[in-house]
Parts: sequence; C-alpha cells; structure tokens
Amino acid sequence: MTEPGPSRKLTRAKLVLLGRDNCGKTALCVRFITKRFIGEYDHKKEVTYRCRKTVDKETIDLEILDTVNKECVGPAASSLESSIKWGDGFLIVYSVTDHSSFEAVSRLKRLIDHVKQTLGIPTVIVANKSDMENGRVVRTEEGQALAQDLRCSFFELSVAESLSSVEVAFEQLIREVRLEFQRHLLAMDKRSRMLQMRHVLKNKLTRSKTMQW
Ligand SMILES: Nc1nc2c(ncn2[C@@H]2O[C@H](COP(=O)(O)OP(=O)(O)OP(=O)(O)O)[C@@H](O)[C@H]2O)c(=O)[nH]1
Repeated sequence: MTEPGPSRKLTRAKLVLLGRDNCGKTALCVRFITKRFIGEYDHKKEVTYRCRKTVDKETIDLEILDTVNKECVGPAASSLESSIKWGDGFLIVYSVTDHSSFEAVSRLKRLIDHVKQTLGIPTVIVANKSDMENGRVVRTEEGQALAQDLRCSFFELSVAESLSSVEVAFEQLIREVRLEFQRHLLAMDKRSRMLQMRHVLKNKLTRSKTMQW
C-alpha cells in the first residue's frame, strides 16, 4: 500500500485473485481491465496486470495478481503466502458449478487472516458463473451465509454476461482498501502524537529533576 504522503490519498494498491482452478479468476481480471470476456486462456503462470481506474472520482493505479490455484498446505503454500503478504486486498473467487471451489473459500480466508496477522483485511468473495444455472451446485444463500460468517462482501455474478457486476465487485474492494488505508493513517497519527507527548513529558521530567539537584 502507498505510504502516507502529503496528499493522504491512496494512489496505488495491490489486489490478489485467489481461488481454485477454472473458477474464472483470469476471466474476471481481464474483464475488469479490458471490459471484454475472453473465453479461453492458455497461460498457467501467475500474471500481474497493471491498470489505472477511477473509483468515486479518485484515480488509483492497480497491480492485480492473478494467481494459479495453489493449495493452502504443502510445498505450494509458501508461494501462496508470499502472494498474500504482497497484497492489500483480495478477491476470493469460486464457481457456483464447482463445490470444491466453494469449499476452498474458507481455507483461503483463514490463510489471509493468518498471514496478515489481523482480521478485517479487505476481502471480497465472488461467486462466478451464475449464467450456468443448469450446472449450479452452490446456492446463492450458501454463498451469502459464508460471506457473512467470514465478514466479507459478497457478489454473485457472471463474468461472461455482466461487465457492470464485475466492476461493482472490484470497486467495492477498492473502497475497502481505501478505508483500511485511512485507518492505518489514523493509527499512525495517534502513535506519532503519543510519541511526541512522551518526548515532551520526558523532557519536562528531566528538567525538573535537574532543577531539584
Ligand atoms: N459460462 C461461464 N464460463 C466462464 C465464466 N467465467 C469464466 N468462464 C470459463 O471458465 C473457464 C475457466 O476460466 P479462467 O478464467 O481460465 O479460470 P481460472 O480460475 O483463471 O483458472 P486457472 O487459470 O486454472 O486458475 C474458461 O473456460 C472460461 O471461459 C462465466 O461467467 N460463465
């Protein structure tokens, strides 16, 4: 996240897409950046996309890391952890047609909390492929309930069919990242005021001791 500068506005943020393979992470990311739905991708590597977006009339430079599916345990876990350390905000994606991708959501959220060592890290859960009603195995209410349990925002959408829903999900995450940045600034201000106060008090005490002797 951008360090507090004179403007005290967040100008850059790093977002990370997490989720099981084939749930639509790349499609989601590419749709947000290019506005187009591209059906097939041949890469199986992590890719970082860069783009500039305006949300609530403020421009922000984004780096978006599209991860390949990694398990939360085993040898791939450390690479997953470093992706999580890197990020300021997270989109956990699952497909409503794949129950195992839904089950992975809680594990990924727990890992985020563990790696970041704090709760309340900006995280949005995206239930993708809502256009595939025939193949649906995860109900909307199950997704909503899980998101409520995990205290995350929730969006069910179809990357294929709705650009505006994709934009709404990303914009929500950007707003949450901004809010977190403001909280961080406030905490730093408070800390620096306390340090200043401590310094003044220490000086006063030293002076009064010197006068006594
Ligand atoms: N019907 C439908 N298909 C989708 C949607 N989003 C993605 N897909 C398809 O789902 C498949 C997987 O999409 P990807 O974006 O490659 O998924 P991924 O999560 O990045 O997959 P990995 O690269 O394996 O991690 C592709 O065939 C997409 O065309 C959607 O909203 N509806």
